[in-house]
Amino acid sequence: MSTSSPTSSPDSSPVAGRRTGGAPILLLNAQYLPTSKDWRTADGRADSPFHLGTFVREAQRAEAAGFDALFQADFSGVNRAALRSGPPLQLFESFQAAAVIAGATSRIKVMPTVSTMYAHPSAFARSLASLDRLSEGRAWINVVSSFRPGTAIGVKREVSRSQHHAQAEEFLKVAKELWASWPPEANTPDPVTGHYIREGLIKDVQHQGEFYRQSGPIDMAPYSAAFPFTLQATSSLTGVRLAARTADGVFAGTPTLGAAKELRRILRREAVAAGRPADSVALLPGSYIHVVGTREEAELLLSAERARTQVFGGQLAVEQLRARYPGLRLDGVGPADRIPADLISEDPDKVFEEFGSRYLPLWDLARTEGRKPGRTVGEFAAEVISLSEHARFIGTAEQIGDELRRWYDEGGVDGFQTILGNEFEALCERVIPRFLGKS
Ligand SMILES: Cc1cc2nc3c(=O)[nH]c(=O)nc-3n(C[C@H](O)[C@H](O)[C@H](O)COP(=O)(O)O)c2cc1C
Repeated sequence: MSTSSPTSSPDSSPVAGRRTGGAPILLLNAQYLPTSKDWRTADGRADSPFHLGTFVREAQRAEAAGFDALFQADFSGVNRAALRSGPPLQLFESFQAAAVIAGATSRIKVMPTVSTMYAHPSAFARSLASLDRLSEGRAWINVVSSFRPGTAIGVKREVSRSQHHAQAEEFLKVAKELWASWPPEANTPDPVTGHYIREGLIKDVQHQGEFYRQSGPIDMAPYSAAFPFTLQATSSLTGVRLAARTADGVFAGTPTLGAAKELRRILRREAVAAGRPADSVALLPGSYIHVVGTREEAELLLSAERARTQVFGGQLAVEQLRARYPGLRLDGVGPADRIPADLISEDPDKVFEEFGSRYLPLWDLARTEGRKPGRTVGEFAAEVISLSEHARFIGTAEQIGDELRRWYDEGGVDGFQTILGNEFEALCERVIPRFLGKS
């Protein structure tokens, strides 16, 4: 392999690269998880999730289907409750798995996850630079600030939740400066002078910040001039503002199209406020895909779900609604009552600012379902409780492909992060080609 790498250009941002002739961004990121195939079946068990070959094969499948990236979430500490019901979600350290997958594919981007709470920017920058070089410029990165406390992984001094965005911003600043400290031009061997590396082009990074101190350059040459496509997982206004300043994409949970449209509008507004083009940051909501064989099967599943929801729509649902969403105005209201007019603000900006994106689907349902004549609080509660964190698409491959397309065409999303769900094969071989208009 040569030491050289592509040089920087104004259009080298990964999002710009995805746009053709001014067309909108379209990004499709896939996640393959052990739970993507039902391990209770012999077929599912045969695909042992502990086997890297399973992931490699699915990455090749995703690449052939036209996915842009294969991403791998990562969590700090162990979720014991999840371990009691199925295979662990984490089987490989995500950078190592990404490197092996990169070696078995040729086009798809590989996207591991880094926690800005528990990683260090210089160690992170060298891992990412190494992955970028191993994959010849196919490293992308998913940035999280972690759900679980760091004590689970041995961190003594915890950064408070209120500071985690500030820490993430400084973390990315240092990592990006390190990335730029070793430009591709430095990797031009010159037999005349006898210098393999133009050491003088490698600049020291001097950083004294609130969370990190750095002196000196990155210790490994990145392959690409531009810092890799950066996805940030967030649900809050502070997080969206951070992404608008520092990221290329946002991974969020928006289970309804109305909620996705509002979050995308806010993200675009924040990008402009940060001095960037509105479409410089893509909204990629999580989506669970459940493919069934026929339209009748899909209708049966959906009506069984509706029936379950209606049975459930009593006091229990209202109590759960109160517990999960304490910001709703539900004082003195019972399941048979009409939905209060002041249940939630009618202004989605206010809702997002105060409560984050978790409440946007409630705002959406309150203004659509909640306005239907005779609707009760119990019915509304059951409907909200049955939503997942991420959008769920149930149907035949064609129905799902068309519905994903509708979300995209109506301006709710710039693409998807497909997560969990069964039938990865059907997703890759039938849903995505339909979505992309290839079948
Ligand atoms: C859609 C989504 C996906 C996330 N994925 C992860 C993950 O894989 N690992 C992790 O440790 N934290 C994950 N997080 C947690 C976030 O990184 C962050 O710590 C949390 O959302 C709180 O920040 P916020 O106020 O900006 O939402 C995720 C959050 C969201 C909203």
